[in-house]
Amino acid sequence: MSIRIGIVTASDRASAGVYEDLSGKAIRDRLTEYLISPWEPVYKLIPDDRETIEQVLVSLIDEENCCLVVTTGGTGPAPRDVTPEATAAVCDKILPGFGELMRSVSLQYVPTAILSRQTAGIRGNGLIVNLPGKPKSIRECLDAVFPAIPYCLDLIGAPYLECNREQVKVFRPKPKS
Ligand SMILES: Nc1ncnc2c1ncn2[C@@H]1O[C@H](COP(=O)(O)OP(=O)(O)OP(=O)(O)O)[C@@H](O)[C@H]1O
Ligand SMILES: Nc1nc2c(c(=O)[nH]1)N[C@H]1C(S)=C(S)[C@@H](COP(=O)(O)O)O[C@H]1N2
Repeated sequence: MSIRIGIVTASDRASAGVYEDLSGKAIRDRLTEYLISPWEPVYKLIPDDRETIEQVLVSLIDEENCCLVVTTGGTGPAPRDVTPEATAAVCDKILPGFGELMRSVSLQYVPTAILSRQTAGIRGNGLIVNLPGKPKSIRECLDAVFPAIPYCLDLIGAPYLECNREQVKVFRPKPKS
């Protein structure tokens, strides 16, 4: 099975062309550093609109066969920040540990880390992970949670991810059988 990973930037201004989407690019670059397995990004740049975000998340997992979808933006308290709600609405299970760990690690960098409501969850055979919108937050957050992602994908019947040990220390409690 080919490995497809969704990258979703939810930003009113980046999607309108006011600024370049550096955060989506940062996700792609960091995943490229982590992964040895061949993979293909499926990229979407959309406004902070809940219905649009939900449709894109569903389509990436159910139709585009993405085993992992990483979102950026729309996790804060502002009225247009609705990515966590859209994520929760399309997931069968929520994994609160992702948000808890990312907020805790992010406090080393910014006191406003607690403003992010970022979460993660499972839809079918896919995992959705929310990251904040700021480009610099991508590496700060992804490095914290990525070590648990390959095993999470193993547990939900998604493809096996081979990763570069120089870049990320992936933890799998049970070896591949
Ligand atoms: N995808 C992105 N690419 C580049 N810079 C970004 C991106 N998202 C956010 N930023 C930067 O981080 C700042 C704060 O991000 P935040 O997510 O709060 O934006 P926002 O004010 O909600 O607006 P928008 O939804 O239009 O991005 C932005 O002003 C911008 O400078
Ligand atoms: N690691 C990290 N987490 C972070 C930040 C950051 O710069 N680095 N920014 C915070 C800020 S200022 C906000 S408002 C929230 C929500 O950001 P979002 O609405 O762009 O998703 O994420 C927070 N989490």
